[in-house]
Amino acid sequence: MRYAQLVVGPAGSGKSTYCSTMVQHAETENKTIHVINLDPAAEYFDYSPIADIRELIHLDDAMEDDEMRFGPNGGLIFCMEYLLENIPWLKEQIGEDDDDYILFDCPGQIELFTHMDTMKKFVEFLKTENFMICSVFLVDSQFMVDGAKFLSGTMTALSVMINLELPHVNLLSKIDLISKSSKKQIESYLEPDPHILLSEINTGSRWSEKYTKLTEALGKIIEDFSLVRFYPLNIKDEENVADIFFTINNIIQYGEDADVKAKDIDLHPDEDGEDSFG
Ligand SMILES: Nc1nc2c(ncn2[C@@H]2O[C@H](COP(=O)(O)OP(=O)(O)OP(=O)(O)O)[C@@H](O)[C@H]2O)c(=O)[nH]1
Repeated sequence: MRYAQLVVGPAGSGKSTYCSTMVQHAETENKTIHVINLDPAAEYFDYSPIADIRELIHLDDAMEDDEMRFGPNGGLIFCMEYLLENIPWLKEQIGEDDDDYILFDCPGQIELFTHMDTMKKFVEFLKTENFMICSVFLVDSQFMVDGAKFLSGTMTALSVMINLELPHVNLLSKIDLISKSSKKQIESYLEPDPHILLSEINTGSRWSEKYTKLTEALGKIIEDFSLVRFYPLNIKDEENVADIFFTINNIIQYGEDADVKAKDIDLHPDEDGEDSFG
């Protein structure tokens, strides 16, 4: 068996930073995890990938081709389809070692994950290669400090989850960058009471009044079926990173021979009165 995280999320949400944080953290636990860059437009990351899609195709190749003349979005989709057509290349890069653990740092174009089947086909490939996979969806917490934006981020997370059909973890990234009051606001949305969120969305504009029932219905579906849950990610808090690593490893059954105890990430204030954001 092999293990993988498919690291997805909008552009700039912190996917590459998450990958290098996880690699460094795993080292502290004497575990080795690898990263593969799947973003053909990536400019910078500070991990050493074991494979890089840019060696197969770069976004510029698709955009500068006289026949294709793709724009950035079409070009990116073309690159991902090109990867699927050349999957033996990736197969060779991945090798066949049992027990390997790989993070796939994906491009930030979210439609690849919400409603196109390109990445789903990629997931099918990984399954045939004996990978246990968890999708990890990152969303920048700075864009979640508002009821309407939080609901929108939640719906995107849900679309990714439904489209990929994988065990799934949502992370609120860059928690270290938001103020205490913003943290409190986000924490209130994480409470199991949809009315806190809905009351905020439903005040103000005429538009929100008109669509109150729709918003309420969306909020209730998510809440009633416990469909989407977010974990705060603070890369500066080693304990928080360890908790997330542990939780995902449990999901993909990595290290199941070890003494794996059920443990979850604390989303509520502990005895010391510290909040979950560290
Ligand atoms: N302070 C802080 N900065 C972060 C964090 N995560 C990412 N960043 C910064 O945010 C920017 C974007 O981060 P990336 O990791 O490149 O994001 P990405 O999702 O891989 O971006 P794309 O490749 O464009 O899709 C970089 O300048 C990072 O240094 C975080 O948790 N805390």
